[in-house]
Amino acid sequence: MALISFDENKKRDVVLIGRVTLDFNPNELNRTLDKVKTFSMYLGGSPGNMAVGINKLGKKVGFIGCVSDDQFGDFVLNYFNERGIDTSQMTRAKNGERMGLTFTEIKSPTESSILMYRDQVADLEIAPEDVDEQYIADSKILIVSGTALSKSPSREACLLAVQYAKKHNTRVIFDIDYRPYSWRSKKDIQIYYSLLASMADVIIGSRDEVNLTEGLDEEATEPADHVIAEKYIEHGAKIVIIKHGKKGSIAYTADKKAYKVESYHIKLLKSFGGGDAYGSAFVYGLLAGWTVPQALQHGTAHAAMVVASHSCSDAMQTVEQIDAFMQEHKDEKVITELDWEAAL
Ligand SMILES: Nc1ncnc2c1ncn2[C@@H]1O[C@H](COP(=O)(O)OP(=O)(O)OP(=O)(O)O)[C@@H](O)[C@H]1O
Ligand SMILES: O=C(O)C[C@@H](O)[C@H](O)C(=O)CO
Repeated sequence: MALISFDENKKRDVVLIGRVTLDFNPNELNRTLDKVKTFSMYLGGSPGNMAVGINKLGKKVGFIGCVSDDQFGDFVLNYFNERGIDTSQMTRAKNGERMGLTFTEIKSPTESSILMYRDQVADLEIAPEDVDEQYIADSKILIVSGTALSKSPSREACLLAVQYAKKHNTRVIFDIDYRPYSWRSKKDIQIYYSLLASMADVIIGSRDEVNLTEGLDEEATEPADHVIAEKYIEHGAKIVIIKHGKKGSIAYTADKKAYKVESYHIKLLKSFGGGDAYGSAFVYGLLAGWTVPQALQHGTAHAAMVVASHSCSDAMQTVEQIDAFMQEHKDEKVITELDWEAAL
């Protein structure tokens, strides 16, 4: 019996709500941003990347978002439309709001950072009026990306989308996704992240993002991963995934199983983008009715392929490409079932 079932009569697989922005990744690698001369432009934004990833894996995807009313907004809408990602729920900024820009810095394969320009950003202009109840009802999964909770009216749009999802048996996946830039305070983060976590069927986040959800500051003693997972499962979550960077991730399920997933060995190019690929392929596995370990392994393989690539969105893979990678790396045993209280 699958932990999470889907209404196969729904016409869309996934709808995401949140930001779609632009990435400018340096062409001159392994140096600080001030030493870079040229960039390659890609579609970006964690939810935007996930939409591309899930679509590339053959799923029907829609996006609720707001883009700038300029050529950058055109680029995003064209990119989605060319790939069959539904843009009927996308709006254009009305008061000159700009596309979010992310200048990534690849100082070394293991040291990356992202510089985000998010003043008057269009993606936070999504409003409750832009959220169509039937559109959510027609989707098997709603993916909410945490940064969309950082400001109104985007915050209220997300909360309304979740209300509609709960009303219409649409599963809610909360991708915690923390980007400091747009938040007023850590208290606000705790309030809205913990609220979303209490309503989600699946929660995916890095350990740092989970700590923010719990309101833990740097000095606080961190509760063990399983303690956090138990709390979210008590509130109704079926799967809780806590990511630990290149160490991999650990997943807990409502039927009291825990899985450790180690990273695949690859030639790392950049240390960001893995989470979006991981989430995309994991969601694909859930929709395919796979077991949680199978879906986790698929996500981990996809993540490895994307962190080995220059782009995030453009580097998303097909099912066949991920299968070929897993075949190539079949000697690497990445997944282990753990005792519930074991740590990564
Ligand atoms: N150096 C690496 N080698 C192989 N796989 C990696 C490496 N770093 C990360 N990954 C894979 O990517 C997954 C997600 O990475 P991470 O924990 O950094 O998530 P994240 O912070 O959400 O990523 P993102 O940069 O997309 O926000 C990891 O669980 C792992 O499977
Ligand atoms: O999430 C962001 O807004 C930044 C992304 O565009 C970038 O591709 C990245 O860091 C993916 O995790």
